[in-house]
Amino acid sequence: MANKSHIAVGSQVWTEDPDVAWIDGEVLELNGDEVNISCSSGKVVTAKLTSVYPKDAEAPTCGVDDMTKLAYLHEPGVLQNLRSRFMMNEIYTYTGNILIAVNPFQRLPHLYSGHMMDQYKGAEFGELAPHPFAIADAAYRRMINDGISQAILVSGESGAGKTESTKMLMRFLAYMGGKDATDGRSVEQQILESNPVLEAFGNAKTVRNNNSSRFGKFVEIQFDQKGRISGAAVRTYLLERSRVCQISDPERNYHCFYMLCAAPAEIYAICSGGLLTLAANGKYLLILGK
Ligand SMILES: Nc1ncnc2c1ncn2[C@@H]1O[C@H](COP(=O)(O)OP(=O)(O)OP(=O)(O)O)[C@@H](O)[C@H]1O
Repeated sequence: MANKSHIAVGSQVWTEDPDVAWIDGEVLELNGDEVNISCSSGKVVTAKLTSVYPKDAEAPTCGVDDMTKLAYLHEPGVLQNLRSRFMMNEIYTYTGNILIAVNPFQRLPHLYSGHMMDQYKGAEFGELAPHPFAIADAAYRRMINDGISQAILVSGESGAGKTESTKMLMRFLAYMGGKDATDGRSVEQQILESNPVLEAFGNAKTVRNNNSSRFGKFVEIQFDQKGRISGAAVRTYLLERSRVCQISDPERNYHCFYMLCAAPAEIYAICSGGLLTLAANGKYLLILGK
């Protein structure tokens, strides 16, 4: 927490700003509960002492890769650090063993290549730049070394990047626990291939996200004694059922309906000859047949 006693005339501080959330400046005057601040935008504002936070004037301009290294762990300090890193194309930052991801809204294939997976495999946590592969690797190694199941929780608001991050985690775990080439499709391949199917039936375009997951997902990946993937289970819950019959413009229904309409005539004929049913328990059941 910020210590308000650090605030004196001449101190570098953060204060709330209606346009940019937080703005930095220098304290000109302290009047009891109020502070006059000369902001970096050129404005002079008066703010309540309780809403002013000290700024670390010596913080590196490119930010720090772990927020626990920040001198002040308050909202403007955290946001400024994430912003500085984002400007340097660093979308991931640690807070201890938590990974914070800032959605880049652009493809960054170099971040998720096979070469990156090789690098993170077995690397000490914190040795390399913050990355979902590091989180997956740490969980995998703890499971192997301690023999205890591990869980990775991915959370954030709609459009934050949970689905994309989860796919990266699953890709890395499939890479770590994958078997050598075998006949047919391996379990890890099947896990990864289940994503497009689940997304077709449970994702839709919303005002916040063109591919918003309208259901929760619990993915369980089982490993054998040798650390190889032996099985997997995907449980879905809380599907937003009302979207099937009620959508407000410009949102859309579930992707599967549009895929069906866009499908070549012969596939459409097969599907509509069969049944596309919303089962009573809220799960979709796609039955193909005549
Ligand atoms: N790491 C990333 N790299 C590139 N693009 C990303 C990344 N993370 C998210 N995005 C972009 O942001 C969009 C929204 O991300 P995503 O679907 O993962 O959000 P979400 O948190 O799962 O949202 P919801 O809760 O609505 O399902 C993606 O479709 C993708 O275009």
